[in-house]
Amino acid sequence: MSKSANKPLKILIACGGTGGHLFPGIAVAECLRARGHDALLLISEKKVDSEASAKYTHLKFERVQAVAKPPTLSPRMLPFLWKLWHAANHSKKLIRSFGADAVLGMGGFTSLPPVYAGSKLGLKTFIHDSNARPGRSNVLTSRFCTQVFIGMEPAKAFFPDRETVLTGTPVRPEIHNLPSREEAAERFGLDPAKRTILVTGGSQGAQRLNELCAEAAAKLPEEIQVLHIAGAKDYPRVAEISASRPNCKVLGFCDQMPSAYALADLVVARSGASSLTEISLAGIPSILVPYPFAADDHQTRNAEVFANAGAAELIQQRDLTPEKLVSLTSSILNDLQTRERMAQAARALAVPDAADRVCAAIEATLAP
Ligand SMILES: CC(=O)N[C@H]1[C@@H](OP(=O)(O)OP(=O)(O)OC[C@H]2O[C@@H](n3ccc(=O)[nH]c3=O)[C@H](O)[C@@H]2O)O[C@H](CO)[C@@H](O)[C@@H]1O
Repeated sequence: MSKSANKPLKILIACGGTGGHLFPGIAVAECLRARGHDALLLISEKKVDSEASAKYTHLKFERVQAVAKPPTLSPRMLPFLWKLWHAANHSKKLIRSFGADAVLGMGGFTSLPPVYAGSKLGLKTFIHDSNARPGRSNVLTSRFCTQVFIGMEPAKAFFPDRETVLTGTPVRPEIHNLPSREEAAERFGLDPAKRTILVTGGSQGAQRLNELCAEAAAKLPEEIQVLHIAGAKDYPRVAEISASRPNCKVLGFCDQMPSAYALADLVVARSGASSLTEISLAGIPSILVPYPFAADDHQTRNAEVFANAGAAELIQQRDLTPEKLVSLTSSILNDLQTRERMAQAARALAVPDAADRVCAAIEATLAP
């Protein structure tokens, strides 16, 4: 990462609520530091945020209330608006006490109050959206923004009257430096010589995908092993289903994602944008099963980008059975040419310098 020639900046980054917002925020904060700037990360009080941020002790975090929008006609709308107003006031105080030069929101309704507060205080404001179909909160927040950063090209169409910059989605530095396959296998107590399927449902796990994968794992041949990240909530249930299978390692929340990618020959995953970005950087073939209830079906739109490029097989959850999963995983794992073709297509979608692009765009906008 290059050191910036600009004066040191202080950037407030709102990135709470889910790993898909938090980790890109952390990646930008690391990159800002490397370029000589300072960052304060606003995360939510949710367990997933505390767990995921725990090891980044060198970064500055501040907790704010998570804000999630209820349906428009819901009686919970009034408390939601009250929370927004309260959060905007809290954000103004944090912006002033940190002395922020600009505010960056990484998505979700938790980003709206800080970005709004920043714009009210006359600061430059930015949002980043990593999905092919942006979140409604980001489309709303973009009204208070100087510039919109997007992770995937199709998102541009949703911000017709905003200045957009295609930056890709920032990824934590450790994902750029995967350990060796042997080291990774040792970390999980698995065999480096065996072909490995990594199952991940995103930062909060995926119940139905967990069930389908655990049942499929029991039908796979012995020479294939499974590293199954079940999510903290579903861990006990999945661990019990898979207990009798020696080739299956089940984890709750995994804080060793670089090792998980280093060992994987194939990933079976939901299609959250950060997971996809990491899979593309690591260059791994994937089977993508979009979360069927994701807002505006954005996970299908994300998965389509990968499937259309030949990097992934896209299969909807309603069409998936454990038997289909066994046949699909086996056909990819047993065909080296297909695996290499998919891996190469995945790599071609990666934007390795996404965090630098975000930082450079912020510096350029704030330059005197
Ligand atoms: C259900 C849902 O609506 N999820 C959305 C949520 O992402 P969500 O947090 O579900 O998932 P993503 O796939 O985007 O990101 C997961 C992140 O968590 C990390 N990780 C995951 C599991 C684990 O055990 N350890 C760990 O570190 C991954 O490495 C990755 O960095 O926000 C994303 C960004 O707007 C969207 O694209 C997703 O669709």
